[in-house]
Amino acid sequence: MKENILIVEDEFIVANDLRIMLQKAGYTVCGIAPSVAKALELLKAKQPEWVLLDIFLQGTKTGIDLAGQLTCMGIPFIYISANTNQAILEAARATEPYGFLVKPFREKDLLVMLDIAMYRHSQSKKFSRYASLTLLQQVEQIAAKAESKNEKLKQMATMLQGVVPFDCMSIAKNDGANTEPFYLSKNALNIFQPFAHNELLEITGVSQRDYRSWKPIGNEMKDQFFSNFEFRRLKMDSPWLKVFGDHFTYQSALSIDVADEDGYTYRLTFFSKEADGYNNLQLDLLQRNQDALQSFINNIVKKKDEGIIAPRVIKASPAVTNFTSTDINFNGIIGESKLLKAVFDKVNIVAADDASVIITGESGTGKERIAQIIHKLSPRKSKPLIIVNCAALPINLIESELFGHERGAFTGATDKRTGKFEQADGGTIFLDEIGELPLEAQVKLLRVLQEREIERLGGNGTRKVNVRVIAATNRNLEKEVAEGRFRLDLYYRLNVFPINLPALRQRKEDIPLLANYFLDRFAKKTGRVVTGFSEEAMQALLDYDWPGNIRELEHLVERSLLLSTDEIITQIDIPQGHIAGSGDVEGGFKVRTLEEMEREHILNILKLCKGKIFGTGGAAEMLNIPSTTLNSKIKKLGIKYEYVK
Ligand SMILES: Nc1ncnc2c1ncn2[C@@H]1O[C@H](COP(=O)(O)OP(=O)(O)OP(=O)(O)O)[C@@H](O)[C@H]1O
Repeated sequence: MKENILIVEDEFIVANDLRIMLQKAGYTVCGIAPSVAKALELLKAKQPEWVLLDIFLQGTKTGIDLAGQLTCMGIPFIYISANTNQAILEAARATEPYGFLVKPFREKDLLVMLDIAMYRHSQSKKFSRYASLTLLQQVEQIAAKAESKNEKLKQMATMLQGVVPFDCMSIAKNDGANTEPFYLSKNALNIFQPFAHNELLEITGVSQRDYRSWKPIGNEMKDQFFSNFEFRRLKMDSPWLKVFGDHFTYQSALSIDVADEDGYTYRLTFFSKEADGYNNLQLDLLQRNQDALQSFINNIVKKKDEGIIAPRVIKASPAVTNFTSTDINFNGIIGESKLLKAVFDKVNIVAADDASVIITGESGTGKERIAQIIHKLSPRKSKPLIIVNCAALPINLIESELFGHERGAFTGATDKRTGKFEQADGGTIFLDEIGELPLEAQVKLLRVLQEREIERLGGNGTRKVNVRVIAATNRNLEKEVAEGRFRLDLYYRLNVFPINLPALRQRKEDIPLLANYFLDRFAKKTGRVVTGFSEEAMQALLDYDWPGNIRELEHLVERSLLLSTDEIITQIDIPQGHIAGSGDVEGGFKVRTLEEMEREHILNILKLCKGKIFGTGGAAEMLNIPSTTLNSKIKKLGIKYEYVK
C-alpha cells in the first residue's frame, strides 16, 4: 500500500477527482477537508503522511496558514492551485512545499508530481543536516554555542517558531517568591528582542506599585490555549494581561508549564497577534517535547551569561592558500555564511535527483557556478552539460537553437541542425536567463518538460530526449507570471526545486574569504607576490554594497592586484556611486531625498543597537521617538532584518 494522503480542498468536484486518481494509483486517501479547521482535526485523527493543499479554502484561514503547521509536524505537502497572484505565489513558495500542481491538472501530472515530491522528500531526509534533528537536539546545539545568553534566547525564539509561531513569549518562574517574568518579543524587523519585566512596565506605562497590587495570573493558564474570545475574557481577570495584551495587540495565547531540574515550575506563555493563533496540535506538540523545553530552561534560561565571543577584528588579512576545507570551499564555491551553507544543503539534496531546478538570484551571485556543481554531483556527470543563455539568443532563432531544425525549415536553413536539447541528451541543459524566453518558446519548453520529447523545426515527428533542466533567472518570476510574461504552468514545472542565491551584501562574512581566494588565484596566475589586504582595504570591501555581487568583487580584486605596488593591497578603488547608502552625484553633491536620508539614518542607528528597538539602549530611545513611531517608519521605509545584520 502506498502513502496515506489527506486532501485539503474546498471544491468538492476537484477533491473527489483527486481522490479517485490517487486511489486508482494505489494511494490511500484518509480524508477530504474543505477548511483549515477540519484539516487540523483530520491531521490529528488520521495522521496522514502527505497533504495535498489548496490555497483558498472555506473559512478565513488559507492553505498557506496551514503550511507552517504541517512543516512543524514534519508532514510534507504539495499545493494544488490555480492562483497567479504574485504575492500569493511568493507566500506559497516561502513555505517550501514539495511541489505545486496547477488546476486544472491531468492525472499524469499529479502522479509525476507525487513521485518527484516523494523522492525529494526521501532525499531531503537523508541529506539535510537539520531535518533529522529532534527538537531536543536543536536546543542542545543552541545551548552548546559559545554565544551570549541573549543571542541563544533569540535563536531559541526563532527555532521555536517552527513549532509554535508567536509574537512574544514570556518565561516566568513559579517559586512562590513572585520572581518577575522576562520576555522575548518580535519587533518590526522580525527580530526577537529580550526584555526584562521592568522594561515592559516602562514601555506600557505601568508603575511597579500598580503591577504589584494586581492579581497575578494563576493556574487558569496552565497548559491551555486561549483564542480570541477566551483571551479577551482572560484579560478581564488580569489587569496586567489587559495592559500588556492591548499595548502589543495580542489576541491569543498558549501556556505550558515546564519543570526544571530542581523541581521548580517555569511557565512559558506564547502570545500571538492572530485571533486564532493557537490550537490543540501545537499544545500537543509542546507537551510531547517536554524534554526539549526542560533543556531550554536548564541549559539556557537558568544559565549565567558567559561564553560571549569577542567581536571579530579584521587585521591585515593574509591570503588564504588552502582551499581544501569543505567548510569554506564547496566544489570551488567559496563561502562559510549560513545563507550559503543553506544553498549547499539544497544542492546536495537535489544533485542526486532528476528534478528540474530553478536558481534565482541577482546577477553575479554564482547561479551558473551552482548549476555546474549540480551537474557535477549528479549521476549525469559523465554526459554533457549544455549551457544556453536565453537572453543572448536571437529572437527568430530561439526555437531552432533549442530544438534544432531540418534542412529547408526556413529561409537560410541550408543544413539540418541539432538543437541544444538533443546535444544535452543524457545530461543536463542549463537555461540561463530563462525569464527572457518569449512566450511561444515557453510553450515548447513546457512540452519538453512534460513529454520529454522535442520536435525539430520543419520536422514531421517527435524525438525522445532525456535531459535534466536547470534554469536560472535574476528576474522575479512571480512578478513575471503576475504580469503575463511568464507562463504559470511553466513556472510550476520549473519550480519543483527552487534555490535562491543570496546577494553578496547579505552575507558580508564571506567577503574576506572570497577576496583572499581571488587574490591568491590572480597572484598565482600573474606570478606577483601579493599576500593579503591591509585592514583599511578589507574594511573598504566590507563597507561596499556589491551591486554586481561576486563577479564585481572578482574584477575589483584583479584590478587592485594589478595596480598594487606593495606586498599587501592597501588601496581599493571602490566605485563611488554605490557605497552603501550613497546616492547619485550631481555637481559633486550627492542628491538624496529626505526619505532616503531618514532611511539611512534609521538603518545606521538600528545597526548600532543591533536591531534592538524598544527599551533602554534601543533605537527608539536613541532617536528620541516612541517605539511605535519607529516601528511604523521601519515598515514604511521597507527596512528588513537582513539590512541590519
Ligand atoms: N561562491 C563563489 N566562490 C568563488 N567564485 C564564485 C562564487 N560564486 C560565483 N563565483 C564566480 O563569480 C563569477 C560570477 O558567477 P556566475 O557567472 O555563476 O554568476 P551568475 O549569477 O550566473 O551571473 P549572471 O546572472 O550575470 O549570469 C564567476 O566568475 C564565478 O566563477
